[in-house]
Amino acid sequence: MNVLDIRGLTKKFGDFVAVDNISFKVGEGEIFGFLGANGAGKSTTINMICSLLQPSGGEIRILDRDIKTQSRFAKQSLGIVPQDLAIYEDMTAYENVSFFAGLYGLRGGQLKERTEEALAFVGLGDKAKSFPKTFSGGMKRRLNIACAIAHKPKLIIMDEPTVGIDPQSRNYILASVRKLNESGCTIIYTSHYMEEVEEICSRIAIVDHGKIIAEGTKEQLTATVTDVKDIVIELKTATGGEAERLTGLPGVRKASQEENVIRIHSDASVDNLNRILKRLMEGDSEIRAVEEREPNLEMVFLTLTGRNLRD
Ligand SMILES: Nc1ncnc2c1ncn2[C@@H]1O[C@H](COP(=O)(O)OP(=O)(O)OP(=O)(O)O)[C@@H](O)[C@H]1O
Repeated sequence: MNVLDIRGLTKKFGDFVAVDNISFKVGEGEIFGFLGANGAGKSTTINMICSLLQPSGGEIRILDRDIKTQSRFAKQSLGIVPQDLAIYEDMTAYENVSFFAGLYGLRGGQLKERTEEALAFVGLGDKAKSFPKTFSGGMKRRLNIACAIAHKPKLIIMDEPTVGIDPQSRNYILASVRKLNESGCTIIYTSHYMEEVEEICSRIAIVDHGKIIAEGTKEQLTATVTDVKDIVIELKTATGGEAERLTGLPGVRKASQEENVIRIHSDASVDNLNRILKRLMEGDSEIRAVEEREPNLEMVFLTLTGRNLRD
């Protein structure tokens, strides 16, 4: 059975179409990645699935029931980890989780048990009596997750849960996602970090300008980029503008630069590495390392849209 089935979903804000007639299905046990640049329409889609926003058109079914007519069932089946933290600073960690679990209908001994279980799950068992204002950003994000899982939903939606946190908390959150999945939850995970999506998702939809422009496993998606290669060149020092000097060279589709690292998106069939290096050295650049990258999701995105995910 599909845990989520979305058909022709659309959201307009005035004349602006933020989500444009998208359809996709998520099966039981999947970690489904929703990958797109800022403003692609990820949060708008998620807010409609959570009934926080009214769609302009289309249908959303959770476990084969329409969320419009079966709103109580939909609410109980869903756990949402919102992008903006939804926790109360003046309530303890325990009170926060217990409050949200109570909203989902848990009471008495079960409420206490599930609250403790959820806090332990995110590694905050010993912080039950602490207030979130004393927490690091990563701990707050973990508390946010505990609030969403205490009622044991079938489907958990995480909207960019790793934005702005330290690498250790990030790894903790990614490990929690895997553990939740192993315990039987289906997960939708949105991110604009390609590496995260590549690492944990069983299937991925790439979203751009409100549309799904590609969908499949990582292997299926990367197999579509056969005609391009990515060359990454690390310079010893950079003055800026080095990438610009490479545009126009044979085969170079796009050259971008972040500090002393240049990334060149190029036709695979053109043997242009020597010319690229020569052009850089003509400008007195000293080269530290050169690497040709295996196809990845960033290359899929760039090939389909002509832009980097984080342009
Ligand atoms: N309430 C609103 N009124 C008008 N425009 C909106 C509203 N909410 C979102 N938008 C616009 O819809 C588009 C999609 O936004 P959305 O937040 O869904 O993107 P996103 O993919 O989640 O990006 P981000 O990673 O920045 O959250 C953006 O252009 C945004 O400015």
